Amino acid sequence: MKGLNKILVSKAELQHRVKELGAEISLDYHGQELVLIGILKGGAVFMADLMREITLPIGIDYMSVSSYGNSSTSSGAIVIKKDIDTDIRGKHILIVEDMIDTGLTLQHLQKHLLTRDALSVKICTILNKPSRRLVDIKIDYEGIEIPDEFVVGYGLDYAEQYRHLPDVWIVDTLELGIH
Ligand SMILES: O=P(O)(O)OC[C@H]1O[C@H](OP(=O)(O)OP(=O)(O)O)[C@H](O)[C@@H]1O
Ligand code: HPA
Repeated sequence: MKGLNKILVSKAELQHRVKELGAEISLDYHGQELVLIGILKGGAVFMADLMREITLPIGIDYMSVSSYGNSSTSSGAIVIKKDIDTDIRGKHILIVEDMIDTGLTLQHLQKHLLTRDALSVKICTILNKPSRRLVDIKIDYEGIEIPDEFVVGYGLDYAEQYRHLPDVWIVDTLELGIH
């Protein structure tokens, strides 16, 4: 496909890491009430794979939040485009994301969910780009650390394309004319 010349993380590597994360989460939350919240749209692919590797009874739900605009947006400001239906009071929440980049989305979302009286709100991401971080957030379950490259596939898009690709590809930003 145009602009996609190199696989950064293969389907096999993703599957292997998702299995490991599922096992770790199943151990950590044994005997507790856990709800996974997948963040649309990108997180949907990882969410579907991860939930099937968790061997506990769990609840699932989805949220969609707007991008934060720019980094000077006042703290706590996220716009919820689609909210969860689940009452999360007294429950352990695990946010499931495809990518943590600046960290702003997750920082805002985590704070927001804590105001709804969840017992705990932890973060799980399949891809982490720490070199781009603007805020200090704790990632409780990290899949694979990647370098500062724009990537697509496994839920991640460029202009709403390529989310369906089973591998994670590096985008040749020059070839696609991205600045
Ligand atoms: O750490 P950050 O810099 O905040 O970036 C990470 C966010 O950006 C991506 O979502 P996006 O806003 O592109 O929405 P999408 O999943 O619908 O593509 C990704 O899925 C995270 O939610
Ligand atoms: O590398 C990326 N690809 C797609 N969407 C993203 N959102 C943050 N980083 C990325």
